[in-house]
Amino acid sequence: MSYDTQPEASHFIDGAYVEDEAGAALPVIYPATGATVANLHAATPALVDRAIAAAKRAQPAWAAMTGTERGRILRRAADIMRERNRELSELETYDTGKPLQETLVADATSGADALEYFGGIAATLAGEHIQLGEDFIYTRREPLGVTVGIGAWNYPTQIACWKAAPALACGNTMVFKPSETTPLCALKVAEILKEAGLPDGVFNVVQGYGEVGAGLVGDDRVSKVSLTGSVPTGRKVYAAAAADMKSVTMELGGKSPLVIFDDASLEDAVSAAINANFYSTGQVCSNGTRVFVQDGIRDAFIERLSERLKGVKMGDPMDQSVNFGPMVSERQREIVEGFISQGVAEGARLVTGGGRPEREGFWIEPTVFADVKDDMTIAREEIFGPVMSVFGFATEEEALERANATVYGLSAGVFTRDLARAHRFVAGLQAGSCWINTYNLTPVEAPFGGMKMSGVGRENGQVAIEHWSQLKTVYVAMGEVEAPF
Ligand SMILES: NC(=O)C1=CN([C@@H]2O[C@H](COP(=O)(O)OP(=O)(O)OC[C@H]3O[C@@H](n4cnc5c(N)ncnc54)[C@H](O)[C@@H]3O)[C@@H](O)[C@H]2O)C=CC1
Repeated sequence: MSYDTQPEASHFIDGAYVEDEAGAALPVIYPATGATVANLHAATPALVDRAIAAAKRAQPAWAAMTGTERGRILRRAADIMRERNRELSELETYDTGKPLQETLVADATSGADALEYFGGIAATLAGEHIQLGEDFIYTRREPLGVTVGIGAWNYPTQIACWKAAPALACGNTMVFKPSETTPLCALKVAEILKEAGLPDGVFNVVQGYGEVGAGLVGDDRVSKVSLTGSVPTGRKVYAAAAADMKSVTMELGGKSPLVIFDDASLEDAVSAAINANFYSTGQVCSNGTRVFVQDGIRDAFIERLSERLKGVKMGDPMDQSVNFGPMVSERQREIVEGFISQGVAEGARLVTGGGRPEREGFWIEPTVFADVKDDMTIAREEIFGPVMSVFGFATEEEALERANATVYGLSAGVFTRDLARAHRFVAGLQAGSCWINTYNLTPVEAPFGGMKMSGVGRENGQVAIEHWSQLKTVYVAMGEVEAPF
């Protein structure tokens, strides 16, 4: 271990680390070994109150700064984050178990991108002017106030930044609750923002389990909640937010299709299927876990995929040649193993994997099922692990109908050299993010979010500003006021 993974304290409130040992124990387990690398505490109701009060106090002055001033702080934070990428990536690896090979390029770097991007946009926030004869109307883009971010465990740094950057750019303050499974990295984001000049109270981190999240969502000082999590949690959070008419962004789960036509580049399609199922050990919401391969190339696809899977290297995630890590927790491994057993029991053909490698920690082999039928459990439910299901199909119409036959609508991909077909197919897909001849690329410039049960609202891209601000319309009369009597 190159440095201490135990943070100074569990929470970061009003610009400082805060501890309250009365909160429930929250141990941090390194998934690659099962060792405890830090011991934290969940926030008590008193601490939750303190964090929201700090955010409330800080918000007017933060909103009163110009966008250029706010943006400068966010962009400075992006620079610090990039300078410390290695340290932050190692911490992310301890938090999640993801191999350093991945965390070096996909976590703090993506967080820094969001801080830089929204830091730049902050200075451009503006309303519009509408002339109506002599009278006119102007709109003001105003912040929502105190906002809450709640994170999942797969991309702790990225999720914290994807929420905080646009929220803060718009003049909101935030209380962020990381997943209880991965509490470490958001504290570093808070530290870096402070170092970059963020006023105290603008970004706060409180730790805790679901009830701490529920406490934040239910607080009447909070005006917006952005959740990254599962659909069942999304239902609860959305309902609780609705009670007080709070705005929400819901980034939830998926069961996304990746459709590969006969004319696709086989090698590229196999690469994309690997990225869409085994990156981050399959713990990615937008993963293309239903891989539909047209009948003419299905055998060749499975053969080449099986060969390529020999390139999987498990081991110490800090070894940069390791390209496949453990599951985030023992519990998540058990959930995934349960799905694999069901796949076998329901008659899917296990092509490769399915077992537990002989090593300490929460490892599971990359797993491929073929001959999967649409009504099998593994074809319908989000697994959130390294399990790919391969389906056959004959025609474009059939593929589109089956691709859309899910309650989810987060993402989808299509591989074909026929670009007219690609665009036609994408137009018919019910998914928030679609890729043509690639998969799972999510640059900060691209709006990201789900259709159907996969979510509400969008993160990233310029459109995110609309989800972190509200419009005020001002009508200005230049003449006399007419009245009927
Ligand atoms: N669409 C997207 O952008 C992404 C979605 N996900 C989804 O996240 C899920 C995996 O993450 P998990 O952490 O297991 O999800 P989860 O739904 O169990 O937890 C998410 C967060 O919500 C909190 N929470 C739980 N109950 C709550 C309540 N009643 N009120 C407020 N907060 C509550 C948890 O403590 C955690 O911080 C998967 O379904 C995955 O698809 C993950 C990454 C990205």
